Amino acid sequence: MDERFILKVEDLTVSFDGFKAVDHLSFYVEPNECRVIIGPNGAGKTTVLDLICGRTKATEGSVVFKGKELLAMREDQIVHAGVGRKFQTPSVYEDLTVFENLELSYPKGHGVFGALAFKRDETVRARIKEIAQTIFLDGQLDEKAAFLSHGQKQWLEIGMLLIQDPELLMLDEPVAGMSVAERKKIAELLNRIIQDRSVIVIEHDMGFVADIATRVTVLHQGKTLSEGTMDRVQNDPKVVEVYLGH
Ligand SMILES: Nc1ncnc2c1ncn2[C@@H]1O[C@H](COP(=O)(O)OP(=O)(O)OP(=O)(O)O)[C@@H](O)[C@H]1O
Repeated sequence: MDERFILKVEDLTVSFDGFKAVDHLSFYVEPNECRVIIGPNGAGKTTVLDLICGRTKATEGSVVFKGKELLAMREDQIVHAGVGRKFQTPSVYEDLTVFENLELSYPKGHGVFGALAFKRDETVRARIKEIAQTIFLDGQLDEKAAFLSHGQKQWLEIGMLLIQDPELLMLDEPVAGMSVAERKKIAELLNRIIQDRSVIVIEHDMGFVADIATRVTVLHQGKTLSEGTMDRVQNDPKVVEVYLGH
């Protein structure tokens, strides 16, 4: 296994009735990297995440995560392998508290009884508190999710993924509909969580991209138009022409 990359996407292609939404796309993500995918509407960004997490089946190519071919795996096996995915709309349980939402997402153990179960409860509680702190909700553990702001619900959903400790976390437009203050906190959160994992984010807000990106991949018609640091892609004439210039 090539240790330099946690994720290797090669020649990834999906064709919907002959239309290639993703067209022989290759990119490589390093450990502790925050890769941001930008590009015009319809460029194929969401489809790339759908392919990596197994929701959409690829027509061709390969997606290797920590040496394992994901394209041969089912969605649940991909989650189990350590890939977490957050969709655009938050899907927290409104009637449950922040604590209960996090508890439900804690990975299930097998065959734990008596004293062992008690020990597990303690471990789970400690982990929930730790995650709640990371997502700025340690003061709201007993609050029903229904009473959280839209931004706080998004943080909670990220927490529900983090508690499973994925080595790759994928987020689709995580700051859509958030206040400026909430955006800043998400940037802080992402910069903190890449200490232990890699993240792929789809984003339109260029100010936010600048705050979080290790590298940026610009997609256009299912292919890479440009790739590199934020500075490099921002000054790439091809990117200005098809995307940033609008
Ligand atoms: N299941 C599908 N069947 C047919 N066409 C699809 C399917 N999924 C996506 N597409 C098409 O593939 C193209 C890429 O869509 P995708 O949602 O990945 O783009 P995007 O870059 O995420 O755009 P946006 O910024 O608008 O979310 C679009 O033309 C879309 O209509």
